Amino acid sequence: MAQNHHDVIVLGGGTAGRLVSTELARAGCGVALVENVLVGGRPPNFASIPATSMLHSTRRDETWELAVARRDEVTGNLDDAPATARMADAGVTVLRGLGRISGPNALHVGGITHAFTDLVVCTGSEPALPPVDGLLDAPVWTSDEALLSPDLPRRLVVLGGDPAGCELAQVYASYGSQVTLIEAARRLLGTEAPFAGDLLAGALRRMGIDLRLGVTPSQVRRTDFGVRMALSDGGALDADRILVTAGRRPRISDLGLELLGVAVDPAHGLSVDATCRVLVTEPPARPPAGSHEHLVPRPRAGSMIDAGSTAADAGAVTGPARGGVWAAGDVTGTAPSTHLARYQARVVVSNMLGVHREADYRAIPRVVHTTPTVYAVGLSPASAGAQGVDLLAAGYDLASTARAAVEDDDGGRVEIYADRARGVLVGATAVGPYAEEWMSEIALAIRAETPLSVLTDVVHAFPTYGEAIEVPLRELAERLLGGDVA
Ligand SMILES: Cc1cc2nc3c(=O)[nH]c(=O)nc-3n(C[C@H](O)[C@H](O)[C@H](O)COP(=O)(O)OP(=O)(O)OC[C@H]3O[C@@H](n4cnc5c(N)ncnc54)[C@H](O)[C@@H]3O)c2cc1C
Ligand SMILES: NC(=O)c1ccc[n+]([C@@H]2O[C@H](COP(=O)([O-])OP(=O)(O)OC[C@H]3O[C@@H](n4cnc5c(N)ncnc54)[C@H](O)[C@@H]3O)[C@@H](O)[C@H]2O)c1
Repeated sequence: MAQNHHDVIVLGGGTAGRLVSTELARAGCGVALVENVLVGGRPPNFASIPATSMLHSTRRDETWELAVARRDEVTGNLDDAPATARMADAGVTVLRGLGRISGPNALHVGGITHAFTDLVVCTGSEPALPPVDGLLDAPVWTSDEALLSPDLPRRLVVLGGDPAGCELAQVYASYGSQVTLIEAARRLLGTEAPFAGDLLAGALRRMGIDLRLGVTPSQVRRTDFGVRMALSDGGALDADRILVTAGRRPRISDLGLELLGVAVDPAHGLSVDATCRVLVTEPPARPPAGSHEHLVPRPRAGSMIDAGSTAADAGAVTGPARGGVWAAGDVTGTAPSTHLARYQARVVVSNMLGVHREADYRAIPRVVHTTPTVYAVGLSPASAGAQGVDLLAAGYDLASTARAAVEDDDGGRVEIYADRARGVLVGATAVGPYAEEWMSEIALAIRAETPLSVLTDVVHAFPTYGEAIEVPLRELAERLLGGDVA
């Protein structure tokens, strides 16, 4: 047995990497996890958890100091010792350092070469800074710094009006920063249904955020008092700091993936098949001689590692897939989110343990945790158009629900989309309180292709926002099924 040989090396210890390593180690595989920053990765430290903590604090009217203290408490002050200890308890060997593939079955980390039979790439994504003259020399934050800062800038320019920009603009404006948000598209959340971006824009404007839509920065210059930004519409802005939330790209450069025959295109991420196995452009070299004694163990039939998988989405036990390259999470460039990273991680684990499972991306939620919350799932009107799907849409204003009257909240709307040709739901968008909770029913309906006749027969508790979907569902059913509606 080669020294430092592992059945599986997982490169990147964030959301996806942690789940893959733990589950495979629990199933009896020899697993090494390579992480160069913090075990746990982005969500608990620099993304969803601190962001939603700060947003939650704004809703409770907490002071900035209390919000920062609460944020730092929920992130554990960036101490990953507890997470690392849990990995060790599960039997995972944690290797600290920047990992780089050094041969067909070899990875170099911390001055030592480790051999593997399978490699799982879970390296996440990194901020993409737009090519603006002078931006790199300016006082710039990415979302990382914005979610670590103990200080409140007086004047903040947020560059990019999608989830990260909208959430962080709301956080900083709530605590008194003078925020200007610049977005190249003519709407916020430009890939979602237009009403979502419009309702959110209204809410952000009402709290004093200066929205500049359809505008890009043309030049940035440091000044004695901070930074001056020239805009494509001829205007100019002065600020203390620029927060760049203009997109992220899969982290696949400089990993040595070419040595495995894998095409590296940072704009698109790693191409994976439905089992989350990375596609290779040329046959990868064979595993080193002798490595077959380290095969990933075959699970007992029915001993599925994923409590959430079902007979419908998990196939027969086919024997372990071995000697492969796999990927999960942002690195695949598919709908980046924590829940998608976890889902792909489970798909990888199933297939590596010999239980065939294919990922289904039809009903992956997309949420912006602002007030109001924006929830979208499945196809948006724009993505349906791009795919040539003829959508039938029906909507309802939340103001017409009894719950809105009770909560004294008159904003918000839900729209539900059916595929006219197939007569099933394929997407939905909702803006309003707790939409990320009560819209899960629609995610299930899309994923399961639940017949509209069943959906219109579901009873919702009164008074809830969830009732809002009843009218549009009935409208879609009437238009698609005629009189045959519950
Ligand atoms: C501001 C912000 C807010 C967000 N909020 C939400 C939200 O509310 N809900 C949601 O679902 N998603 C949210 N996301 C997205 C979410 O954070 C990501 O989709 C998720 O973290 C992806 O998980 P991952 O495992 O692919 O990557 P990560 O969690 O980023 O983990 C990748 C890990 O790999 C490590 N790594 C990379 N290269 C190497 C290497 N060569 N060697 C060793 N280690 C390496 C990194 O250090 C990192 O720890 C947010 C993102 C941002 C930026
Ligand atoms: N709640 C969540 O789930 C959540 C929150 C934050 C981030 N994220 C994820 O993190 C990733 C990054 O989010 P993001 O919002 O930074 O990126 P994004 O790619 O979703 O959006 C970037 C935005 O910046 C704009 N932009 C780009 N260049 C510009 C320029 N030069 N001038 C003006 N506008 C410009 C784009 O038009 C776009 O609207 C995404 O995958 C997102 O889904 C998720």
